[in-house]
Amino acid sequence: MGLDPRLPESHILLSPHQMYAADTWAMQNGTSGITLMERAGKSVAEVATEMMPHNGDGTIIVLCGPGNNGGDGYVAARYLAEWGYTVSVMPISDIMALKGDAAIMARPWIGRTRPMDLNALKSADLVIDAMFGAGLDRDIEGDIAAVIEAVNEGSAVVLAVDLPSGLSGATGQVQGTAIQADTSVTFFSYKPGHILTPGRYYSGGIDNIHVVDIGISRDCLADIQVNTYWNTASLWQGAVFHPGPSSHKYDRGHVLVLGGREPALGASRLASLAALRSGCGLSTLACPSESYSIQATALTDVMVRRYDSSFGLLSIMADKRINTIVAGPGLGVGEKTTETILAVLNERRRTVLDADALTSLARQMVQLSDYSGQDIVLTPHDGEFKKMFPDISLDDRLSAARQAARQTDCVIVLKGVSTIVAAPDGRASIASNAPAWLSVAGAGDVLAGIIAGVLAQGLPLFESVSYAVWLHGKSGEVAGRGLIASDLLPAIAKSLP
Ligand SMILES: NC(=O)C1=CN([C@@H]2O[C@H](COP(=O)(O)OP(=O)(O)OC[C@H]3O[C@@H](n4cnc5c(N)ncnc54)[C@H](OP(=O)(O)O)[C@@H]3O)[C@@H](O)[C@H]2O)[C@@H](O)CC1
Ligand SMILES: Nc1ncnc2c1ncn2[C@@H]1O[C@H](COP(=O)(O)OP(=O)(O)O)[C@@H](O)[C@H]1O
Ligand SMILES: [K+]
Repeated sequence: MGLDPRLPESHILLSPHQMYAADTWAMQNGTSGITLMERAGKSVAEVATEMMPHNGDGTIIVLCGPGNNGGDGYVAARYLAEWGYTVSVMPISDIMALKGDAAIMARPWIGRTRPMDLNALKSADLVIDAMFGAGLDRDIEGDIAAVIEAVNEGSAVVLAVDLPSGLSGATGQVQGTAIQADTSVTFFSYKPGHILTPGRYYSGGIDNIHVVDIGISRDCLADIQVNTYWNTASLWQGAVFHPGPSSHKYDRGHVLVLGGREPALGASRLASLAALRSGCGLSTLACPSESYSIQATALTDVMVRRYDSSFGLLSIMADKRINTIVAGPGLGVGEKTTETILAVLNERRRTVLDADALTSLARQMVQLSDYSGQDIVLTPHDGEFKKMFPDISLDDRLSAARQAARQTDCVIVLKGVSTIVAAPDGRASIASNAPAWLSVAGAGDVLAGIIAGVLAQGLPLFESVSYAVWLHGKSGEVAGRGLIASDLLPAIAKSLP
């Protein structure tokens, strides 16, 4: 079982560097490295026993690397041997070259140590991958790549220690090649690479990544600038608006969605309805006169207004209770859209810019940082991101989203399998709850509406946007396979925490 997302602070993700700081803190505060490694290795062995037949049958091979990840492997091997399993160690490097804690922990290993044998690896029942963890600092090549390929091709079940070897704990990217684990055991907290994709899949999937307590006190977090989070309830539950018995719809905000012309009239409707479902008090769709009667006929719960110029839009926005704007879904790409967006931004309301708004801004290179200090959320998918930020590589999506947030002074929602929310102050959340079938036409329009509906309720920006992304993923799960975007609307109500 993975980590329970309701546990306090379960949302904290530590990069490999931050994890070193946590280990160091523990060592400076009375827990030796050896003790940490003993606990780490023992917990790996405990998980391994759950992956083996309980009668002790079957063979286990522990692949041990040159650093402390290898040290964890030696400890695990020792416990498994003590508990009666048939276990051998296959070092990938010279044992005599082990240093520090790993060298100390390799010494008590009196079981079988065998030379590299790819066939044996392929036919073992369980392979414990203790080659590289946090210390991976370059691509894997040559003989070690061949070892990884043999494990991946073989029939053994694979348990990764800390991280599958070859996976970057910081980015979730494969460096050269990586172990495809069935289960992973990591220490103290998840790492971003466990939640980001493809790392999550290489680690065995979120339910198969165990986070174990090795005795590092949470007090260490006071000295670590944590800024990366798993997007789960413990991150944002304080930012969910729960209406009191005497609360009024105006306490929950009023969203205005800017609609456009054919052929994408449904996009703005989806956004305006999603906003309402997410708990805002009122939702209005403003659209050009030519589509007014269509939109007004199609919508019952949303108010429909007409506007044919920025001036017309501003007169609708004269109602100061309208506190959140969505621009983009179905708005059309071009100068007119840019002009409309600039008029809206000057009104200084919370604003979600999506789809056509992003493409229009990318064409005109508007400096969003000129609106610094305003609550603006940009929700690009990869294609829109590349158009807006051609100089930022998407190889490392977490860094890319952070860089874009800093550059624009906006919150960036980089959509995808693991949607990232990045704030200009450096905080970022990574979602893991969206099912693959959420990727349907119009799902992004619904997300823009959910974000606005949550933002209208006035709670803190970063947490609210993270919550909205979670709610979108959860609605996809609740709506189930075969969903179309409008199925998400009733599912939002069923997914509210
Ligand atoms: N006491 C503690 O702190 C605790 C730590 N713990 C455990 O320690 C792990 C971190 O240990 P670590 O720092 O020793 O790094 P690790 O992942 O073993 O690898 C480093 C070695 O790999 C090598 N290397 C790197 N990339 C390579 C490549 N592509 N191809 C080939 N070689 C490559 C690199 O070689 P070099 O660069 O020196 O040539 C170096 O020798 C952590 O994940 C957790 O499991 C737990 O026990 C809890 C207590
Ligand atoms: N493989 C996937 N697994 C889960 N969610 C996905 C996947 N691919 C895309 N999504 C989500 O689906 C939504 C698609 O949005 P978008 O690309 O804007 O579509 P549209 O413009 O048609 O509304 C986003 O929220 C994105 O995060
Ligand atoms: K490993």
